Amino acid sequence: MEDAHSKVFSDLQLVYMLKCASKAADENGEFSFASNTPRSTGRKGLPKIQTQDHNKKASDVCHDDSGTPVKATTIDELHSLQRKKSAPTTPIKGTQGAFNAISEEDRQKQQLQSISASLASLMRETGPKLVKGDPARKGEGQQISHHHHYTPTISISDSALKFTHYLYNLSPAELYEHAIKNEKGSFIASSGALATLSGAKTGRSPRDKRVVRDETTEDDLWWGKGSPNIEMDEHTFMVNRERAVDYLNSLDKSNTGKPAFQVFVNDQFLNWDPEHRIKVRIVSARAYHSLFMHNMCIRPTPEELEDFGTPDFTIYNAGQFPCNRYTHHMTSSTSIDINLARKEMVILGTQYAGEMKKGLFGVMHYLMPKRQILSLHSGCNMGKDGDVALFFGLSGTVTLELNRATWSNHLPTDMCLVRSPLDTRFYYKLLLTVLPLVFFVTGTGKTTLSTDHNRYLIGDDEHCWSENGVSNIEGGCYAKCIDLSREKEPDIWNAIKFGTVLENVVFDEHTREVDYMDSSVTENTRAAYPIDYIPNAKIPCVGPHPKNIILLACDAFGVLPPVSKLSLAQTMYHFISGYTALVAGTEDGIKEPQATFSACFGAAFIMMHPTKYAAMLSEKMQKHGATGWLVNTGWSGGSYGSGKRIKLAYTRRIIDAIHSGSLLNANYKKTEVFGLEIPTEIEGVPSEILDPVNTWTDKNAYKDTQLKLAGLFKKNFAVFTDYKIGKNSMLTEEILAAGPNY
Ligand SMILES: Nc1ncnc2c1ncn2[C@@H]1O[C@H](COP(=O)(O)OP(=O)(O)O)[C@@H](O)[C@H]1O
Ligand SMILES: C=C(OP(=O)(O)O)C(=O)O
Ligand SMILES: [Ca+2]
Ligand SMILES: [Mn+2]
Repeated sequence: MEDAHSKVFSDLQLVYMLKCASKAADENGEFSFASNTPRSTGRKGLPKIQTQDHNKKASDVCHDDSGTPVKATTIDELHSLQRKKSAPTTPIKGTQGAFNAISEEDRQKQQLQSISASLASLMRETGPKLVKGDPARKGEGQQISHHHHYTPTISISDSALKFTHYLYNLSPAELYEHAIKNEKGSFIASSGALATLSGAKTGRSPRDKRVVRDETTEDDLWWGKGSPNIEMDEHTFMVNRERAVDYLNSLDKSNTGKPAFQVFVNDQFLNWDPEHRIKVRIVSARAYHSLFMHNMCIRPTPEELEDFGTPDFTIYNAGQFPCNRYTHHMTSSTSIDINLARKEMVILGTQYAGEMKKGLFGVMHYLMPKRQILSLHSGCNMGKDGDVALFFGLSGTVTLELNRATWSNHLPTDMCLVRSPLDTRFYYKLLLTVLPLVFFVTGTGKTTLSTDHNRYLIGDDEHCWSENGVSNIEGGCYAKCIDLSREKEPDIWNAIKFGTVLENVVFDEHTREVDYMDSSVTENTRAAYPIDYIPNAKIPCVGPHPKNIILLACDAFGVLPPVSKLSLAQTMYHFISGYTALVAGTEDGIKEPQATFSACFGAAFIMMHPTKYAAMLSEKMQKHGATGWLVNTGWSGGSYGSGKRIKLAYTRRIIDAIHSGSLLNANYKKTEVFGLEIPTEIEGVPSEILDPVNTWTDKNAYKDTQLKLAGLFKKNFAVFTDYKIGKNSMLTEEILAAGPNY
C-alpha cells in the first residue's frame, strides 16, 4: 500500500466523519505516508469510548492501529473470505506426512542448531549467533548440510535454559510444508504458488515506523516536519526488541507433547553490485515470511553461505505479536523499529511481508548514500542494445468508500483526539474495529512497465546507481495482482507458480484457482517471486548507466499529458515532488481525486533529506547524459469518475518510443501551466490523447482542474524552497521555476 492513506484518512476523518468545516491545514501540502486506518484494539464490536483526558498527552490516551483495513472481524471470517465456497471438508488429522513418519530422534536431528544462547540469553546484546555445522557430527568427515544442524535439547521449562531451534535457509518446498502444516490460511493454489494470509494488516503501516534517534542518526537523518522518520529512543527500542525476542523464543511448533521451539532464519544478500553487497539476516516466526524473503532477497550459493559470517543487518519479525501500547512512543499495537547503530529492525503487530522488504530498503537509503551511491525507489530494465531505463513512481491510487450511515451512528462519541506523530497537528480518529471502507489500490506502474517482454528486467522496485552503473537491491519482485490478467501482463502471470508467495488472494476452495478480480480480503493482493521467474531477467541484476529516467504519475485528475519530455530542472522538480493521485469517495458516490506527494517517489523509505537524493540524481543524470520523462499512467478524458484510465497498451507504446529513442527526436509543443513538452505523434497511440485538452469535453473544467492541480504542486513544493540542492542554492531557484507557472 502506498504512502497516501494516512493523509486521506486524516483528511477524510475531518471532512467526512466530523464534517468539519475546515480541513487539516496542510491538506495535500505535505508528504504523505501510508495507511493510517483507525482500528480498535482487536476486540469484537465497538471498543469502549475513550474521552480525551486533557491533562494527558493525547498520544497516551488513544491507541489505534494503522494499516489497510480488512473486511473481517475475526480470523475465521478472514479465512472464509479467502476461500470462495464453504469451509474445508475433513481436515487431515493424525500422523500422515513426511514429518510424522520419522522417529523423534531423527526429527530432532532435523531440527536446527539452537539459537537459545542468544535468543534466551539474559544479555541479548547481539543477534542470534548461528553456529554452523552439527556439533554431534563433527569429525565424522561428513559434508554438513546448510540447514540441518542439531543441538541436544534439554527438556527444561525454564525459559532461560530453553533451546530454540532455527530452521536455517530452508528450501521453498520445506517452507511450503511448514506453512501448510502450521499456518492457518496457507494453501497451494492451482498454479503451484503458496497462497497465504497476512492477517489484519494487508499493507504497510508507515505511521508505525520508528527510527532510533541517537548520536549516529541525529545529524545524518532527516527529522521533523515532513520526515518519515518518527523518532524513538534506544531504551524503547530495547523494550520492543525484548518483546519480539521473547515471542520468537516461545514458539512451540511441536504436536508431540514435547516442546519444540523453533524460528526461521534466512541469511541472504542485498544489492547485486558485488562491491556494495549487504548481508542480511531475517529471524521470523512464519514460514510465509521466510519464503517471502527467500524470494525477495538475493539467494546465496551454498559456498557463499558457508562464509556468510556476521550479518550487516538483522530483522526480528514477531509480527503476530503486538507491541505493548503502553510502551513509550507506541501509538498502536503495531511497531516497526529501526536501530541503525545496532543494525537491527524489530517488527511487532503486523504480518504484512512488505514491511520487511521496505524496512531494509530504508536501511539501504541510509547505507548507500554514505558511500556516494544513490538508492532509488524505481523499477529498471535494459534493452537488447544495453540502454537502461529507470521507472520511478509512488504506488497507491486508493479509493476509500466511506459508509456515512455507519459512521454517523457512532458520531461523535467514538472519537478521540490524537496527536499526529509527524507534526503538532491534532486530529480526530474514530475507534472502530472494522471500517466500512473499501480501498482501491493501484500502483503507478514500476513493476508492470519494467516487466516488459521485449527487454531485460533488472528489477521492479529498489535500485542503486553507483559509479559502476545500476544494480538491483533485491532478488525478487513483489507484484500487485488485483485484476491481473494473462493477456495484459503475461510475464507476471507466468511467474505465479511453485515457489511464489500469493498474499491475500481469493481462490476456489476446490480447484484452488485464484480469482484475481476478487478483492474480498484486500485490494492490495500481491505475488512475491524470485526475479529469475521472469524469462527476460538479467542475472546478475546489474546494468550500465541509465539513458532514460521515467517518472510515473497516476494522475486521477486527468490533466497531466500521457507523456512529456523533461528538462533536467523539470526532472528534479517532479522527482522532489513525487506526485501521484488517489481517489477518495463516499457512499453517495461523490468521488474526488486527491493529490499526494511523496518526495523522491518514496518519502516513506528515504532517511535523509530529499534534496540529498535529488542532488545525487541531478549530478548523475548530467554526468551520464540521461533524459527525464513524465508519464501519466492515470486518467485521461476527465478526472476519476468521468474520464478513464489510460490503456496499459498505450502506455506500453509510449514507453517503447522512449526506449527506442524515437520520442527524443519527435515534434513537441509546450503545455500551459505545467510547461511540459508534449509530442504530437507516437506510433500506436491515438494522437488526440497526447494533449489532454483534446480528451476533455468540458474545456473549462479541464482548465480549472489543471489550475487546481498546479496549486497543489506549488503548495507542496513550498517546503523545499529554503533548501539548497547539494551546495548550490541557484539550483533551487532553477528547479522552482521548472514547476507550474500561471
Ligand atoms: N496505463 C497503465 N500503466 C501502468 N499500469 C496500469 C495502467 N493501467 C492499469 N494499470 C495497472 O496498474 C497497476 C500498476 O501497479 P505496479 O506496476 O505494481 O505499480 P508500482 O510497481 O509502481 O507500485 C497494475 O496493476 C497495472 O495492471
Ligand atoms: C510493497 C510496497 O510497495 P510497492 O507498492 O511499491 O510495491 C508497499 O508499499 O507495501
Ligand atoms: Ca515499490
Ligand atoms: Mn511495485
